[in-house]
Amino acid sequence: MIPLLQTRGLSVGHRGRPVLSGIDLSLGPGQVLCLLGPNGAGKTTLFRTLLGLLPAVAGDVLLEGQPLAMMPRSRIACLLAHVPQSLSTPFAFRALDLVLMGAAIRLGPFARPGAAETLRATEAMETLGIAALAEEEITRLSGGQRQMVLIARALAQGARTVVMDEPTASLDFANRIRVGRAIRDLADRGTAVILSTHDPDQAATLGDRALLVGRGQVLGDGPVRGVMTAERLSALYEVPVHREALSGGGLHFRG
Ligand SMILES: Nc1ncnc2c1ncn2[C@@H]1O[C@H](COP(=O)(O)OP(=O)(O)OP(=O)(O)O)[C@@H](O)[C@H]1O
Repeated sequence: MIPLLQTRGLSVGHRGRPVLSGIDLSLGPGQVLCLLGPNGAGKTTLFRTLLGLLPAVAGDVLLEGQPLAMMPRSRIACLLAHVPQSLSTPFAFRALDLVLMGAAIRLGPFARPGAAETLRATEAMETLGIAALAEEEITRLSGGQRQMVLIARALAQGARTVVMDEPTASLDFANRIRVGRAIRDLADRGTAVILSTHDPDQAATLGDRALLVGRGQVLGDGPVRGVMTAERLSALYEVPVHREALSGGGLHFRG
């Protein structure tokens, strides 16, 4: 089966200078890959490269088997959705309008979204349990509500791969749980998700796989349990890290 997202010998960086090299990823339907690494390790740089916003310093990114570098943006948008860390817009769109932007991604530049797109947008909001927010202005929503709207936009976009940059960074406990559930829901529908997080417990809860990056290279890549060892996380963050097995089967990491 062709992976939804694949990188081969990828090196990412700025103005031709690599910050992170040796990235060989392969992500299939329904898999959640959590990217972990200290500040400045190159996580955002990697995401910007996967989104086609920065050229690779070396190597390739393939979306559904096709080289990203050869694709027009309109094609990339059909295959890959982005949930940014936060949304900063001065425009008081309705939440539904923002989700409609995802649903309308396949329309031509001057076409207006019609009944089919509105239905897709509404269904995405219902799926995530936020239909009641449809008429609200996004500038008035809380950070957690806005994050759910951005995930609904990704769902309505219908892309089979979603990239999420620290999707729960500024959220309270309840919203972290809601967003976590939404991410697992997306995966259960066959979407491949790659997300960055600074919380090893969250990576162990949400991820099928983990990618550890630091000091310019990949320090671990594979199933969460095998990769997220106390030794590797201690080396990654350069502080002693202890790993505990929880009774329900989960993992907890502490300093
Ligand atoms: N526009 C840029 N031009 C040049 N260098 C940059 C640029 N943006 C980031 N960098 C550098 O690239 C390196 C990686 O930065 P990046 O933002 O990808 O790290 P990160 O892992 O996302 O960090 P954090 O966890 O703090 O968000 C850093 O050394 C940073 O200073």
